[in-house]
Amino acid sequence: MELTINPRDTDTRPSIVTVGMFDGLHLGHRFLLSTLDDIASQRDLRPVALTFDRHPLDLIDPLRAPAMLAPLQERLRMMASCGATPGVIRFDETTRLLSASRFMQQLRTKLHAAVLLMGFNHRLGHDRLSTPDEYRRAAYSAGIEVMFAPGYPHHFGGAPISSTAIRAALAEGDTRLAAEMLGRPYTLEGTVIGGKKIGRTIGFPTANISVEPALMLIPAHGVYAARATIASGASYPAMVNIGVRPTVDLTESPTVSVEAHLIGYEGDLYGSRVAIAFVERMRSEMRFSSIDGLRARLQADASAASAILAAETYKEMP
Ligand SMILES: Cc1cc2nc3c(=O)[nH]c(=O)nc-3n(C[C@H](O)[C@H](O)[C@H](O)COP(=O)(O)O)c2cc1C
Ligand SMILES: Nc1ncnc2c1ncn2[C@@H]1O[C@H](COP(=O)(O)OP(=O)(O)OP(=O)(O)O)[C@@H](O)[C@H]1O
Repeated sequence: MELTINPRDTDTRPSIVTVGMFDGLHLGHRFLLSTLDDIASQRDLRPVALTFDRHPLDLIDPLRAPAMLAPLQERLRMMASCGATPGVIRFDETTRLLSASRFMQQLRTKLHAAVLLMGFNHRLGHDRLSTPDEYRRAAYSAGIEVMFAPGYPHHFGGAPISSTAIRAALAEGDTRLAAEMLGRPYTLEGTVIGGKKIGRTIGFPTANISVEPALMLIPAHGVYAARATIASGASYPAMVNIGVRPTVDLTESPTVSVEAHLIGYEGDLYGSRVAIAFVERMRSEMRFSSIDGLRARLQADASAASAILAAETYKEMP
């Protein structure tokens, strides 16, 4: 199993390790990492959190692999900000075929692991163990201890927070619910690319964003109030359209675009990076019978977005 950890991290203590995809690093994941940090302090262990370089389904059944909530580098940054030493396991055939016990042995050899901390619903290993006792036995044979963390106590819609639930909320355009579970607004980043340049002629220039990495989840089509942060670090209220722009794009299979009008910004953004933090879905995308109709609607959207964003206490998370 190939495992990479920051070589500049020189902590040589035995470690307590937790493993998972940690996509989006939602509040449930943060709760698990705070448990990891607490036990590490109590027992003088090095807290290590391991993620995978790709979603396991991307190898096992690519058509069922989900779109992602955060790029790998961002996941690692957030894991570190929660106090853990982050690391990456390459999810390949070798990793996929490891039994729980062999996996734990690898953690012991590679990270000097004394404890494996398992999340409340975590499964690990090709042998698909399910009960705590089965994991305890596997850990015993690997020469480490296994501990079980509680779930995050706050549920949404009766179910625990999960990356799956957040993906479902975003697929419905419910960016408010997604933000509650993430503890911050869902954010997409990308480079501004050229568009048809119609926007500026109707008073609403838009930054067309090429989302990177491409495997990121694009929320439901529609018009959103959002906050846009540009490369200088300045942040603007914005309205964002996700969709196929039926009024102006009459091609047979139009591509989906993500385009933002930054309210109050004047300047050129071509080629630069923009991050869009989604706050609220305001309406569906519509076909207007004229460009004048579209312009009038965009004016109303700008007022609605400004009002929503003025009432918003914008949350940032490390
Ligand atoms: C907030 C916002 C809402 C939009 N709503 C719609 C819409 O409902 N229907 C539509 O066809 N296009 C919509 N658009 C896309 C516009 O048609 C597009 O921004 C405009 O034609 C400029 O395109 P350009 O960037 O290629 O110049 C919207 C754009 C923005 C920024
Ligand atoms: N709500 C939660 N409370 C506490 N721990 C959680 C919660 N959700 C996930 N975890 C733990 O975080 C670790 C990483 O889990 P994983 O990345 O599979 O999260 P997930 O949100 O359940 O993802 P998915 O929805 O894709 O199954 C696991 O140990 C898991 O048990």
